[in-house]
Amino acid sequence: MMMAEIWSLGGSLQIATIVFLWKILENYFSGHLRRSIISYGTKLASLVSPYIYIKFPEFVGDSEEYVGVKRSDAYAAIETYLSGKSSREAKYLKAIDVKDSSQPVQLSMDENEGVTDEFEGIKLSWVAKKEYTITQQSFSFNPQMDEKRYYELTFHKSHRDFVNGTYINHVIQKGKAITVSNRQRKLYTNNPSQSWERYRARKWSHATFEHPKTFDTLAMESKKKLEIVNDLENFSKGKDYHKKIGKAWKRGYLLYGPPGTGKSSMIAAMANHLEYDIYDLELTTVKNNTELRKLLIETTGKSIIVIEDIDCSLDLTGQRKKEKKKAKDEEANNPITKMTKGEEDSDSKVTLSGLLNFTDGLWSAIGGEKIFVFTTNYVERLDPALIRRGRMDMYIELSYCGFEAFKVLAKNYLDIDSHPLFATIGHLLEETNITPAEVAEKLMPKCMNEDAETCLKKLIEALETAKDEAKMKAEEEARLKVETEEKEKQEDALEDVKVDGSLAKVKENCVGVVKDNGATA
Ligand SMILES: Nc1ncnc2c1ncn2[C@@H]1O[C@H](COP(=O)(O)OP(=O)(O)OP(=O)(O)O)[C@@H](O)[C@H]1O
Ligand SMILES: [Mg+2]
Repeated sequence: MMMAEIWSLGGSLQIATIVFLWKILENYFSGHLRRSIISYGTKLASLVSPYIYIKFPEFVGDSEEYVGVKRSDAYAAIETYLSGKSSREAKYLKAIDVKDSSQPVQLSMDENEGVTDEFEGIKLSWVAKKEYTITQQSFSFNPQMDEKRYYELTFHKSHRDFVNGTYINHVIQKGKAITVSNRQRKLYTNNPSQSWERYRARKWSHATFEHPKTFDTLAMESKKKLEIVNDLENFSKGKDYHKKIGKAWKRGYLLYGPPGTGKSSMIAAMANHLEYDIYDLELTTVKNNTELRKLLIETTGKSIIVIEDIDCSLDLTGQRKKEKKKAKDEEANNPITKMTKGEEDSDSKVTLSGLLNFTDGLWSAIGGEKIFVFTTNYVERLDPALIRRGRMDMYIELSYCGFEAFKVLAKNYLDIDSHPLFATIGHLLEETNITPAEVAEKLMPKCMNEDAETCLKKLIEALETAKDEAKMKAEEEARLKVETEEKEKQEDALEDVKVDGSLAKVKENCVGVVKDNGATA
């Protein structure tokens, strides 16, 4: 019994020793020796093979810009570029979630699948691969295997320069462009600076930008619309042009006109046309010029930076400055306000020059192409420095609804291109100032049984009312004008009488003096 136990223990020890030695050999072979064999094998193969292989790893290591590992931009762009081909050619595919994309998933080829690409007559092959490395360096019975994915590009060595110089650039640019066109666009708004310091609080908050307005549904003169669309397109394609002339790749538009004429709608149409994000900058929450610059630094390229109602946002206009100065002077002379003065200056410190630096200075050129849009209802109130030529590249007036604009709205809301009532509406629009917003409101059917004709009649009614009101207003203004002129005339006459009376008195006195003098004499 005793012998049997010793024998059995010896047997177990022998087995353990064999397993131990086997593991050492396995580690050794899977590590150094295997790597050496592969390395020499590859070198040998490259001597005879006419092909070149380039590896694009999924993750890249530490660099000055970031700590840890980061998913390679090139890998992501290649994945997107190959996605279309993969879904057509590969048999084994994987569906991956893409952040901020309008597509629910992106299909890409699974490991060891390959596709061929042809560019400018040259054939190239792409294979999705995965390699395993042992991350645990010390000896272990359970070495940790690390998976590393990469794309391998294979091509004939005669195309080396072409691939390095042109093809890879093409793939990455195209991949990025597809990502941009698939991405969900964002509408940003700036957070008040008090919350910037909070954990993970960002300077800008965003929501998905989903405004449906396009230039097709924007009611305005077609010639003007075309001019704006062409200007936007030339700008978005103008990278090389701006570089050539040494101008920052940015453009400024000032949209002005009465409320409800489509200024905000135009900004949405611009963003949709160019597929840009929107940064809606609320200037009143920005404390000073430094904060303004920080906000600008955090904006990305392909974006429209909007400041709405610029005349109200800040004390930027000459006129308002004067008004404020007058108010301040009055305040300074008031003994009660004099006492509280100096407690707290609630004025915003964002100045006109700060804003001009924001749109014009060195900082405005960072991060790619940008469009600045200012809107105002009162263009005449703005400081000339803000609207001088060159600062704003285009001045766009959004005005009252004309016949052409009405036709766009009728198409949008009622789906009609013509109607016998159009002629009456055309005449009335010439005689009345009505905004596109008011027209749109009348054309929107309020219930199911309201047809196009009912809506057009409602509009005619509104136009006639507006015309009558305008007539009455004009008559009232004319009456007031006449009254004021009459009053002024009467006052002048009274003044003349007074002056004449005084003169007569003076004359009388003078005659008296002469008479007296004469008498004395
Ligand atoms: N030119 C237009 N074309 C199409 N729709 C318009 C136009 N102008 C106004 N509208 C409609 O009227 C509404 C108000 O328009 P919008 O907000 O663009 O005017 P706004 O000029 O920005 O006004 P505000 O000066 O008050 O900001 C929108 O719902 C829009 O659909
Ligand atoms: Mg608006």
